[in-house]
Amino acid sequence: MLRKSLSSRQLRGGVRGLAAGLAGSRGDASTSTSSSTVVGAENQLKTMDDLGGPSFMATLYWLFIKGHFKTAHQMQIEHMKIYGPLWKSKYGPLVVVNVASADMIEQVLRQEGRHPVRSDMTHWRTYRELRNQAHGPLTEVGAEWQRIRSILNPRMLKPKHVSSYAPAINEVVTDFIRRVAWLKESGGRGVMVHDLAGELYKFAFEGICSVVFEARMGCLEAEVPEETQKFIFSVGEMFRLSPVLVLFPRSVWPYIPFWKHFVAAWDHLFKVADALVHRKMAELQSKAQPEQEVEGAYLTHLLLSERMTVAEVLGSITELLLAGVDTTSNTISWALYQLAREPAMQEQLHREVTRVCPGDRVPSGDDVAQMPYLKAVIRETLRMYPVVPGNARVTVDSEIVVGNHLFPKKTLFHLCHYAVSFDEDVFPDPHAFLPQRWLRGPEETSKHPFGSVPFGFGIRACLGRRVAELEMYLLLSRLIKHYEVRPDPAGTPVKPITRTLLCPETQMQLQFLDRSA
Ligand code: HEM
Repeated sequence: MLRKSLSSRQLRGGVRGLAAGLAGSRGDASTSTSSSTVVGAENQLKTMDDLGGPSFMATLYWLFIKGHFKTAHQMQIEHMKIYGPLWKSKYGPLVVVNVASADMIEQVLRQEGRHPVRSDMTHWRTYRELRNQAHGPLTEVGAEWQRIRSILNPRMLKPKHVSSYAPAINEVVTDFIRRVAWLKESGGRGVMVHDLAGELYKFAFEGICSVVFEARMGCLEAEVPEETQKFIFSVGEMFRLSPVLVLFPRSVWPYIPFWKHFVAAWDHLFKVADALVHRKMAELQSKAQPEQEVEGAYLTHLLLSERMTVAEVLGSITELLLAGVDTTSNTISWALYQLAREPAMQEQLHREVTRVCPGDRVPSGDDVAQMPYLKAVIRETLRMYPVVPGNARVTVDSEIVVGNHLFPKKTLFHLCHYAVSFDEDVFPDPHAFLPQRWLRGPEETSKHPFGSVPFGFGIRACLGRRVAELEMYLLLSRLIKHYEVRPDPAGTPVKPITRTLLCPETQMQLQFLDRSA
């Protein structure tokens, strides 16, 4: 189909994509294009109808007969082999355009408008409408989303604020190290920690609560409070049911049991967050002084600044807890799992940590900034195990050009980050865990900036990135300083599965050997 009028931004994106698509290689952001090339390129633009891809029945076959429901990340790679880097899939009423090339992911992300939308999140939003709850940064859209982010961003993303959370996180790390010792002694014959991912989940929950609420939740004590256990269960249920619900049209949700379980899970998540917000409000009221400075934990700041209503604070805090636990804990689990299999890397990391923090010194935010190998280990973990293996984007504002296709407004894209992370043209030897890929130096190879974007890109990128990194750096550096980590000699390899996020399929158990012993 021939398009007559495209904006210059679309044409730039489109021509770059065309050049990259036709040459089968990386585009160059600085490529300038003459108008005759533009007209030539414009003539070649295809539409969504021209895209190949599986039908709804074929998708169901792939998901439920071939078993890719749990390995949707792997399905990205399989489909890419069949259809190339751009194809469309049908999920019930949804048509999704899959994008599995670093160039084309860049094109989609660079053409996003002022208010990017990940997906319409109908199932999450419907719950909020049902219960009259406010939206948070994950579910809000448009100018309202921008307003919320402008309030939430500074204390989550500005380095000086984020570093100030290090002491609180370090307290949680100290408790986790103590818990590892207790777990080994109480049920691990002196060495083994069973269900490491579950334990790290408790760490991450405790960690994010200590940052956001300046409160401890007791997750790392011998008896985890019942409410917290139920919260953990509800998060799991909500993520398990989300991809099932989207297979059904919204009109049938009230009649299916999945929806009732989904609502019950959200009810519990909001209940826990509500209790935390009200506890903090009571605390603030008891010591409130007029004209006092806005200081304290994240929630204190949000409540005292009065830029959001209490309902809005609740909506945002719930979504922060939700987004900030599995993501961080799964990443640390995979990092430890890989390091346990790579003693030389573990030793290199141990040397770095003891050099920067000799003796009993506990690392600060500034110290971890001096540990490039630590950062490289986490970075490589996020490449091999992108906890968000596929990320959605809807084009709201305008039509966009990707590759040699023109897509209408409201096209739902699925950015296949997992497939691109294993593209050997982007990352040579992609199945090898190689932290050195991310170290600066003479051997550094150039990498496509959109080959691995684990925290997303642009103004809608992860809100908790800096806090998550700080948590992961502090925990990993201190664990490796304290323990030598080894695989379970009787264990089998643990594979990733997709439960909205990339998670370990089976329980992970590792040996933790005390270095001082
Ligand atoms: C290893 C840890 C984490 C990873 C890999 C991760 C990754 C991501 C990704 C890929 C997105 C989507 C970005 C996009 O669409 O461009 C996202 C969004 C988000 N993340 Fe994270 N995240 C992590 C930890 C956290 C933490 C600790 C928090 C909370 C403190 C958090 C809060 C959020 C929120 C609220 C959003 C939605 C932002 C919006 O739509 O405006 N994340 N994250």
